[in-house]
Amino acid sequence: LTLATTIADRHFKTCLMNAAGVRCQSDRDLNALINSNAGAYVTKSATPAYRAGNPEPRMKMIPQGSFNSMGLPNNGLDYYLDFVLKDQAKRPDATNFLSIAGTSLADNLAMLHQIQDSAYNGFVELNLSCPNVPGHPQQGYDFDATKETLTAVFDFYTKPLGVKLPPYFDLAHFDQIAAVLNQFPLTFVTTINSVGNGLIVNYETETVAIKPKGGFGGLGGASVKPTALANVRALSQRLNPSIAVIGVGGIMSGRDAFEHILCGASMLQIGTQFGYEGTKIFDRVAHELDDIMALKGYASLDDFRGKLKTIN
Ligand SMILES: O=C(O)c1[nH]c(=O)[nH]c(=O)c1Cl
Repeated sequence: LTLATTIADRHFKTCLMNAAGVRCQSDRDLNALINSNAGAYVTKSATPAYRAGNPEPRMKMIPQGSFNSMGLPNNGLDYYLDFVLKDQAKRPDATNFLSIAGTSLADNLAMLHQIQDSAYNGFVELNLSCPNVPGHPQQGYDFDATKETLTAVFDFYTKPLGVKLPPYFDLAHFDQIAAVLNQFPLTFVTTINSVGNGLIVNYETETVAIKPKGGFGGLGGASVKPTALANVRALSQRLNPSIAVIGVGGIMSGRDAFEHILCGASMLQIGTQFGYEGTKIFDRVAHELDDIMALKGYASLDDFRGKLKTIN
């Protein structure tokens, strides 16, 4: 059975990869991903320059999953662009993802000009949904700003690009964001980012769990799977077929992977659980998904992608 998948004209040997931000900040992290059975990797969202991020403690693993207000700590675009260019030279047939998250339109455009003018020919994941930069709302919730950004980007950027979206919780918002995205030659959308600005309380000490933003942070893991599946399904139903949907949110097993594909996902990103398990998760989840497909009589992902049935 094959877990292979294709986005645009790029072929991936398996549909499992990491989610941006998890174990992908250093070249040591990224080389571990290269040496794993992940079908691709995505780098930690980059800003133009090195960024220390929010004060610690800024991340907690909780029973329901993960909770973070990292604040975009990263080594700067040059570091990640250098890494992917070196990797591309070594493995020209592999397609990977470079994530960027400028804190202004100017920063995003400057980074994209630098990437456009470089020899990089992989995918860019433009992060419109970081919930943890104090004073900066998640751009994906501002439909006009999103349209303005994509208009400026596609004025010059010609390489394959997708956007990382925040979770939406209203059918009208699915309609509105899809109406904006369908105006642009996007290669993919990645949905969902963490569920923003939750609050974890320490009952014993009567204190918040993390330091930044008075304790508010993004939720990931098992508790967000229903929201993730809804966003994968709703966007798959609304976006032009030329825009692939990459599903992320609550994937811990082959079953979760199967459900994301059934809702329309072409590629799957694993964040929280990858943080727990490390790269062996790509073997475990692939094995479990393969077993499920064998049980159900599916030979490839195309046999069941997007085929979730409603009750008539
Ligand atoms: O605080 C972060 O670095 C962060 N944390 C998230 O949960 N999603 C993001 O997109 C980012 Cl950029």
